Amino acid sequence: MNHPVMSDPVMNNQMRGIPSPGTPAIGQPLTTNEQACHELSIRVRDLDLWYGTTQALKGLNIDLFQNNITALIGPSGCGKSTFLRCLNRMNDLIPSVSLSGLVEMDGRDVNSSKMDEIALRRRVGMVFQKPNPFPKSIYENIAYAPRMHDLVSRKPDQDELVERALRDAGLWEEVKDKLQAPGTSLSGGQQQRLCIARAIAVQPDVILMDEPTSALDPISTATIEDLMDRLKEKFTIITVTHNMQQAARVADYTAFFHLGEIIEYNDTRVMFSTPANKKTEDYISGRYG
Ligand SMILES: Nc1ncnc2c1ncn2[C@@H]1O[C@H](COP(=O)(O)OP(=O)(O)OP(=O)(O)O)[C@@H](O)[C@H]1O
Repeated sequence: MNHPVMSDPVMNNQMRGIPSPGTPAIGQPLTTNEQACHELSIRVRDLDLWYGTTQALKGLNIDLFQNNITALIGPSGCGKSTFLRCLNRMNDLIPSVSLSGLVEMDGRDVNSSKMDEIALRRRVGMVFQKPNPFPKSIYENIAYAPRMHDLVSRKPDQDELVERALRDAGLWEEVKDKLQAPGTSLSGGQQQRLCIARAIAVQPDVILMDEPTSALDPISTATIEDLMDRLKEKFTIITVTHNMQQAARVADYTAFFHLGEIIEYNDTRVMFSTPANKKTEDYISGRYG
């Protein structure tokens, strides 16, 4: 069951090309502005996860940085979605799951019994592959969760929050005259932006995206990619994608998963131009997966 991990995970990471916080990721000195963008958000150490007796994640060590987009890539079944769900404890909902190791957000162990799961999921929002608006109005899709979390109560505050979230998600101009229409009446791309607006309305720190554009046409995909690029100014984004061009376009960092392990993690430009591992090279060049 045990996966061998080196005694010093950071050293282990460096050997795999995994950048450490505050250190230049690609062998070039970072500017002051770049360093400001490389604050640690999530720290994962020696993470193992099992579904029953089947191990799905093996000795994962990774640092995820604030206000960056990190793409998780790798062949089907390699553990990307499982890993994503470790970051907001969505795996708790699956009875067969057991795990060991550390997932730390802003220095706090997310699996600690002291961690309030509801509060954690407010701080770590999630957007799924298939847009899944609530069967409610566009307005209520946004306002519902902030009300539940007591972030707003007065109607004018709700109105302001709804407008801000829809503006941030690039949807306001398209829906401002029909806020009471059902969320499900929007196009697929608009529904996905509504789901993003819903996620950001509770002011999370991190947004997890599980193949957010795989159900969308190329124009809606480009709109979401542009949106991700703007959203990273406010949020840390971790996204799963099977689309190598998308990872290359949007992600600051990319982690390549294979059979439950992180094989390589690096600055996206470096990984796509000079992958350190043959498996990474084969995968990103489309030779398998
Ligand atoms: N609820 C579950 N119960 C049992 N095994 C599961 C469950 N969910 C995932 N697995 C298994 O865990 C492994 C990792 O699955 P996961 O969905 O995380 O991979 P993935 O890389 O996201 O795949 P894909 O790219 O196809 O979405 C696979 O072998 C999968 O069959």
